[in-house]
Amino acid sequence: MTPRTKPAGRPAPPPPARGAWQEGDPPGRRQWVRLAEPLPLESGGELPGVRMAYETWGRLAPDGSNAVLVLHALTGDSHVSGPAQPGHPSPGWWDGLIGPGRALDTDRWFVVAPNVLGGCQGSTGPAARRPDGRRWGSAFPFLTTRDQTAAEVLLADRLGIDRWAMVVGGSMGGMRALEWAVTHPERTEALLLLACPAASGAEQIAWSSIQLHAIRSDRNWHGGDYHDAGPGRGPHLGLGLARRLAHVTYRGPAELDARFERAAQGTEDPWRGGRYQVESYLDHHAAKLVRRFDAGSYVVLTEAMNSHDIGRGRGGTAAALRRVRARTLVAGVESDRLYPLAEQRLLAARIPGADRLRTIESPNGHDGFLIETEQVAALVRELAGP
Ligand SMILES: CC(=O)SCCNC(=O)CCNC(=O)[C@H](O)C(C)(C)COP(=O)(O)OP(=O)(O)OC[C@H]1O[C@@H](n2cnc3c(N)ncnc32)[C@H](O)[C@@H]1OP(=O)(O)O
Ligand SMILES: N[C@@H](CCO)C(=O)O
Repeated sequence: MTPRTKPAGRPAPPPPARGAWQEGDPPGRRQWVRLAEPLPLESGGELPGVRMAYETWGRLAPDGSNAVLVLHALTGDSHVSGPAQPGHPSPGWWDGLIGPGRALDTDRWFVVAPNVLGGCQGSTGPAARRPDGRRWGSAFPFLTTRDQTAAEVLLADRLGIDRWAMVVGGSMGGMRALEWAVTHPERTEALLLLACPAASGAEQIAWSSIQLHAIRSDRNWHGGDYHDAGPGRGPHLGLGLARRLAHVTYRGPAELDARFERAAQGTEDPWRGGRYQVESYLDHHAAKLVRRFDAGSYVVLTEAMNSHDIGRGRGGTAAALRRVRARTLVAGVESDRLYPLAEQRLLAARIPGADRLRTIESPNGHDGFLIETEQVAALVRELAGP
C-alpha cells in the first residue's frame, strides 16, 4: 500500500461516541455509533436517529493508513470472521479471513465491517425503534444503495477514517463497495468487487419482485407493521418463500442436480405428499433465515438492491466507472446465474486500471463468493500486496 496523505482541511473527527471503537477493544465485538444528524435520503426526506452497528479487528494506525472496509451481502452481517458469539450462533460468514497471518492480517490491517443501513443485525432498520420509541415498520423510508453508502461514510467519519486502504464487498456488499469508489474516489485506495453488477438488471429485479410479493402477500405482513404482533406472528411464510426462491438463484443447476438428483427426502414419498430432497433443503434454508432475519429488512434491502445503478445521474455506467481511482480487482463466480460473469467482465473492462477479470472456480453458483473463502483470501492478498 502507498502511504496515505491526510486530505488537507478535513475537520478532526469528533470524539468516539458511546459504543464506538476505542483503542484496546477486543476484536470482533459488535459496537455501534448513532449519527448526530438525520441522514438525507436520495429519494427526498431524511432518516433521523440512525444507528450503525459494526465490528472491528486489529488496530487503527496512528496515521489512519491501514483501514479496510468489508461490506456484507443481503443477509450477512458485521460478523465477518471468528467463532460464534452471543446473538450470532454461527461462525463468521467469511470465517478465517481475518486474524494474525490471515489474508486480512490484523497485525497489519484495521478491519471494519458495518451492518448495512436498513438491516436487522444492529443497524437501524424497520424493526428498530424511531426516536419517539415506536417501531419503524411501514414508516421506514425507501433506501438506495447510495443512502446505505452515505451512512457508511458518516460511520467512517466518526471512526476517524478518512481513507480506506481497501474496500471489499460481494453481491450487495459489492454494490456498496462500488458506490464508495465512485462517490468517494479519494477515500478508496484499493477495491475488491466480487459477484456484483454495475446496475441491477431486469431479470435480477424480476427475481426480487417475486420475493417482495411473497412477503407482502403474507397475511401477517400487515403492511409492514407486524413487529409488535408478538413472537411467531411475523410474515414468516412469505419470508420463507422469498428465501426458497432466492436460494435457487444463489446456487448452480449442476450443483443442485449433482447433490440431490431426483432423490426423495428420507422415507418421504413425493407422490404421496412427501418431499424431494431438494425441497427439504430449501425448507431448511427458509426456516434458518426466518429464525435470524426480519422480513421488513429483507424488503428494504431488496428494494435497495433493485435501486442499484452506478450510472444514475452520472451520465451513464461508463462515465460513472471512469471516476474510480482505486487499484481494482473484479472477480465473479463461473457458475453464478444471478450476477453472471459478463457483469463483472464489464466492470473490469470499464474501471480505469482494473486488472483482468478474475474467476472464482466453484460449482455453487452465486454463493461461491461466500463458500470459496480461500480463493477470496488469495484475491485479497494479491490486491493488498506485500
Ligand atoms: C446467525 C447468523 O447470522 S449466521 C449467517 C450469517 N449470514 C450469512 O452467512 C449469509 C450468507 N450465508 C449464506 O447465504 C449461506 O448460509 C451459505 C452460502 C454460507 C451456505 O452455503 P453452504 O455452506 O454451501 O451450505 P449449503 O447450502 O450446502 O447448506 C447446508 C445446510 O443444508 C442442510 N441440508 C443439506 N441437505 C439437506 C436436505 N436434504 N434437507 C434439509 N437440509 C439439508 C445441511 O444440513 C446444512 O444445514 P446447516 O447449515 O444448518 O448446518
Ligand atoms: N447467500 C447470500 C446471497 C446474497 O448475495 C446472502 O444470503 O446474503
